[in-house]
Amino acid sequence: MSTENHHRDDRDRRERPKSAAAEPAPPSLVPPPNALPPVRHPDAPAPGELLGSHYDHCFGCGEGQPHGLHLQARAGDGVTITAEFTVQSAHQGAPGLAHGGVLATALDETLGSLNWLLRVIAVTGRLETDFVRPVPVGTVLFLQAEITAVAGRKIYSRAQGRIGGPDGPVAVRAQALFIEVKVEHFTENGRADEIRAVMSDPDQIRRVRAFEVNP
Ligand SMILES: CCCCCCCCCC(=O)SCCNC(=O)CCNC(=O)[C@H](O)C(C)(C)COP(=O)(O)OP(=O)(O)OC[C@H]1O[C@@H](n2cnc3c(N)ncnc32)[C@H](O)[C@@H]1OP(=O)(O)O
Repeated sequence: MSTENHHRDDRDRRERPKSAAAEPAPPSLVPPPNALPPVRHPDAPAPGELLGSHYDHCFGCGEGQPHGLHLQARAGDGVTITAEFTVQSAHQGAPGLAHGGVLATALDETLGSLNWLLRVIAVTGRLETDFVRPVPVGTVLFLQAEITAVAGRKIYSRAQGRIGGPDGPVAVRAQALFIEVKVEHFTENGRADEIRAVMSDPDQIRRVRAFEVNP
């Protein structure tokens, strides 16, 4: 093999992404045949009730995050949530337009809030987002989300965000798979300072809601 070919092979090895066939197929967002409809917990907040922030420092809903989304979620009928979030200038990607990652965060937060209606602690395993329309700074994003099915620890959900009003055109959509976890997921993996601060909060409700634990 010539030196030139040898160098090209090296470069190819470095630059070529791993073959798609070598990666495992992405887990499906379609519920398996044995999935069940979600069951609203009897103590879930009543339809129309604001959920409030689960953790003051949460980027999605915390009051203590100056550049956070300050998303406000409200329980709906069944296992559904509505939420609103106003795109601020700190949320820009392109000039005057919302950053796609921020919009995905708003979807993630809304979808995550759904688990509170089941009183299950769960984390996002997979989030697939469609960006359908640009969302200018200053826009209120009206989000709606629902759990579609539950299979063991797997919770399947979907959400959409509309602009111009709750019945306006869809700007973003998502499908997600949340995985139920134990509280140790947070206590054993979170940074010790924050865990200690939460655990020593004298307010029991704030303590349990930081991890969304069924009180
Ligand atoms: C009012 C309340 C507001 C709350 C709002 C909060 C919103 C924000 C939510 C988040 O953003 S949470 C933060 C982002 N997520 C994470 O940091 C999760 C990081 N990932 C993990 O910790 C683990 O990968 C995870 C706990 C998700 C799974 O690990 P496990 O070891 O527990 O799962 P396991 O491997 O046993 O898999 C269990 C099942 O889930 C499936 N699974 C696991 N990870 C998956 C994945 N990533 N995608 C799809 N499916 C997945 C897996 O195939 C399997 O399916 P089967 O039961 O059918 O075999």
